[in-house]
Amino acid sequence: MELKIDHVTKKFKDLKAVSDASVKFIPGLWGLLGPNGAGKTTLMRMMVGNVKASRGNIYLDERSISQLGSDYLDKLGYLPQHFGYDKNQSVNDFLQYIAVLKGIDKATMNKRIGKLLEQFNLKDVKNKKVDKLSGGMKRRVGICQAMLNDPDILIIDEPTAGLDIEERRKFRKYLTQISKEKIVIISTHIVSDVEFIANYLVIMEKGKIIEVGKSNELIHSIDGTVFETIVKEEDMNTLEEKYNIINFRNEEEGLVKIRYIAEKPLEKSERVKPDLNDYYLSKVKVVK
Ligand SMILES: Nc1ncnc2c1ncn2[C@@H]1O[C@H](COP(=O)(O)OP(=O)(O)OP(=O)(O)O)[C@@H](O)[C@H]1O
Repeated sequence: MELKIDHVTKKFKDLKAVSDASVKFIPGLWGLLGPNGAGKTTLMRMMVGNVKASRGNIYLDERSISQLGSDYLDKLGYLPQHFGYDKNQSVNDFLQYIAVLKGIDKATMNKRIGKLLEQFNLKDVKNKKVDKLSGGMKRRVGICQAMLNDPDILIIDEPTAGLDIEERRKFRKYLTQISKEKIVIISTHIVSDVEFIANYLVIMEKGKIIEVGKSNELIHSIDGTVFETIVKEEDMNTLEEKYNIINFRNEEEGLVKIRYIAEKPLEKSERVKPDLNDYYLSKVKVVK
């Protein structure tokens, strides 16, 4: 299975929200990373057919998704940043309602809902109103609705917005479980959401895709350029002009430990193993 984004552009009046984007998505977990406004949501909305590209095309196994129409939608699950539900709907009623919209027959629907409630640990709250659930539970209900048709392609926008650290951990666990043999694409601007779980990364900035590849290979590509050292606090401004400083920690009086990216290190620096945060900040322009 291959979902190909082929030179896709989306213009809103004079603004190019997505500009000439090309990626070939294959099964695995993909992290779509980029700062706010980079064009992630717009790209995803084109991939789920909610927004029409101004230029370019999207293909599933060489067939255009607009030609495939409902055959494509049958294979697709989508969790937008905010999903709509009726305030009075219980978890079970909501999932049944979505299943009907997706054209799933009753017997299959009941089986799937039962399985998903079990998998996402929502059995005990199935009769509770969605509106009354915690943020984390709501996101899990959101993922269940996207999974009802057992999709081959799952697209999730900002899955962990507003969730606490334990809910984020659970979410990563669920995503890893379901990403086998599926194309799962998660958009986020929070590096730690995808740091460990993503097999592949797409990095966007100002509407453009600036990097695509296997996460470990991309991170590896900056080996030998990340360093840590201790500097004087008073030198920080000058250093920031010259170096891409990724992290800071106060040490004893007047000193700061920094983690930075450079071709040639400062004196007395220790070379460290790069992580996704280093990689991301080495590619996306840092606002100082
Ligand atoms: N319907 C629209 N009409 C006009 N401009 C839009 C529309 N949708 C998005 N944009 C603009 O396109 C750009 C990209 O927005 P988009 O929401 O795709 O980015 P994003 O990377 O998903 O950001 P965020 O993480 O903040 O959601 C932004 O400048 C946004 O204001």
